Amino acid sequence: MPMVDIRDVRKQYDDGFEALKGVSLSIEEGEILALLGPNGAGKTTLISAICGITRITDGSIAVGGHDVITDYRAARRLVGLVPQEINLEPFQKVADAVRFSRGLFGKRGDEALVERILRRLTLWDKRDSKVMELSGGMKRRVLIAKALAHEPRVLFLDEPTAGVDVELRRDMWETVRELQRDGVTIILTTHYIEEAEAMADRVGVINKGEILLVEDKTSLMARMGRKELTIDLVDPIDTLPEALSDYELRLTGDGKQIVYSYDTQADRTGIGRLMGLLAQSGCNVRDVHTAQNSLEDIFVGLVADQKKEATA
Ligand SMILES: Nc1ncnc2c1ncn2[C@@H]1O[C@H](COP(=O)(O)OP(=O)(O)OP(=O)(O)O)[C@@H](O)[C@H]1O
Repeated sequence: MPMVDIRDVRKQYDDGFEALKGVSLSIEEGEILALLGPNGAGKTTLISAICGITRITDGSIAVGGHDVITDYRAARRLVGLVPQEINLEPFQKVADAVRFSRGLFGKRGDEALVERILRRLTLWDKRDSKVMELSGGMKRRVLIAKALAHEPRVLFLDEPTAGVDVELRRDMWETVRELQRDGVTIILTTHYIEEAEAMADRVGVINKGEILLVEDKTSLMARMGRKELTIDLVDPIDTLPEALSDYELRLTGDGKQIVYSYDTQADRTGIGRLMGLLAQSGCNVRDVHTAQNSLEDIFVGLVADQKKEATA
């Protein structure tokens, strides 16, 4: 049974705007899924729907087998939500904030658990500090601590590192991975492709209320990943040698660079033969280098294709 099961979910806001247009997605226990999408894609709407905060117009969502509408309380207990915006009580002490969140779920106080959570998030030393005395990065960690207070099985992180500096972002990634090791299923939304690349087991791309793709990150990168081999020549050439006509090549850098884009999954890349043919054609090679296209290239390409289709 998937931990989160989303089927044909539609959400139309009161003003008639359709923010989710038939989204289906299954999330397995213990995985980290990153939902990528541009502004307004529907990420927050989808998370709110799973947490039962936004009521869906059509379709169904179950968490741990509990329907989020008909079995709301059971579903909600399994879910921890770390919101995009920092919504903390400035005068509250860190440990009290965590205790309070636990209480909201009707769970009995558990000081050992509060200590474990605060230590896990490196907030233990700050347990008696007021929230307002903390840095932005610490406040974000308090949000995570609060979301974990009732021991959820699924944690939603809505843009967990928006506006957080690079170093803190990396700390946050490590924290999230540790939570995964504890067995928590994690769904995060992000604008930062790098974040998805660094953390996710699977990547979902959402745009204009539709899921464009959900795939294992490694296989996605292997399937869609292409590599480019750039060959720097000693002397510039005007046109590509005839002998290379069966290769898809580009001549750039004022005739001093040949670029060969190839599929990393192909049985043969043809690089050895290409280099041989170049030498036979009298082109002296100064240097070669390769570059792998990134998840970012893949993502930008997908969203652009959808735009093209919409206007076609
Ligand atoms: N209460 C609402 N009433 C009407 N439209 C809304 C409402 N909330 C969100 N929307 C619209 O639904 C769309 C999806 O919004 P959502 O916040 O889910 O996007 P998002 O992917 O989380 O974006 P971002 O990355 O900017 O946070 C947007 O076009 C937004 O304007």
